[in-house]
Amino acid sequence: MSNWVRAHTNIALIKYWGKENENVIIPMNNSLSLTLDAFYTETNVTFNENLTTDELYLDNQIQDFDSLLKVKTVLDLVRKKAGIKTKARVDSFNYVPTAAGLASSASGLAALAGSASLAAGLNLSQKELSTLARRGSGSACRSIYGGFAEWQKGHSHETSFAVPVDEANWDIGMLFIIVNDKQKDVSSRDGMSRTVKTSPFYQGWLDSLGQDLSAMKEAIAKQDSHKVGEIAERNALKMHATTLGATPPFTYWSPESMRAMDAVRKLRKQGYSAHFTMDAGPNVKIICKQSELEEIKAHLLNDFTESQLISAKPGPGLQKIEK
Ligand SMILES: O=C(O)C[C@@](O)(CF)CCOP(=O)(O)OP(=O)(O)O
Repeated sequence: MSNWVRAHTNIALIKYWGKENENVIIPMNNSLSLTLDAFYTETNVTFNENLTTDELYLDNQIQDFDSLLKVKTVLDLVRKKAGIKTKARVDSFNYVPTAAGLASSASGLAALAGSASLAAGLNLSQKELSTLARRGSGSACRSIYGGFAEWQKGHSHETSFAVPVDEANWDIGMLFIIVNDKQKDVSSRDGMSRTVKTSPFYQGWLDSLGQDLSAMKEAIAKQDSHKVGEIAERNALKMHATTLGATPPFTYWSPESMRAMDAVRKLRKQGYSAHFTMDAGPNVKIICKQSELEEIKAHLLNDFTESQLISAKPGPGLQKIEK
């Protein structure tokens, strides 16, 4: 029985950066993202009476216990809903350029939620799938939907899930500048926890989010990709500022990240609608018009290699596939 599903990566334009409840992953604030076509995960789950423990194969390589923790959280919730105790085998393939160093937990955990619930014979709604994926990794709850999605924070497991905002069938795209850095980043989970607990800038970040979110939804409704980018860049800079005030302080920015951010500012001076966002890593993601993407890429080839530049368009939500 094949339960193959595909889920795509999403990039937050209004960031999730801090949990109100770490146990069931309730965020401090609503966030909003764009699901992309370029990066996705395909996953198949089978429950098997002969297994004594859950197994995760990632790109055909069996994974160790630690990488299984988020997977087990989702599988345990599915088993509880289905009233079964059977262990499962999870086969997952990440279609994310290996050099990218891009976090695939969002697409991975969303695909897991979809396939595991199918394999257990559950017929979950998109809202229930989003709630389930959230327990694997917060941002995964937004990958259930294509285009723009908003994660409504809620106040409990059942009330914290994403909703679709707009299908993004208009002139917006993203261009990734992949900055290959050796430094070990602080994981998003650890980074946001440390920031919430110790950064004096955290409250200022939180206080500014309501305005960012309503301005972002207005810009999306007007299909104004320049405004979307402007708000997203300001929001990302504020998020990253909080890490500098943490104890101990940290930053995801590398010298190469700064060079990429400068290149984006230069593009704006040349008249392009280009803004950037960044997550828990050194890569820089440009938000631009799809119609200007190739021209922007050509300009960036003066400063970066072809393999460092990956273009992406808005992508679909969770899909069942034949494999
Ligand atoms: O995606 C965003 O809104 C912003 C971030 O990417 C910025 F880094 C955080 C994603 O955090 P995630 O990996 O979902 O954390 P988990 O719930 O602890 O697993």
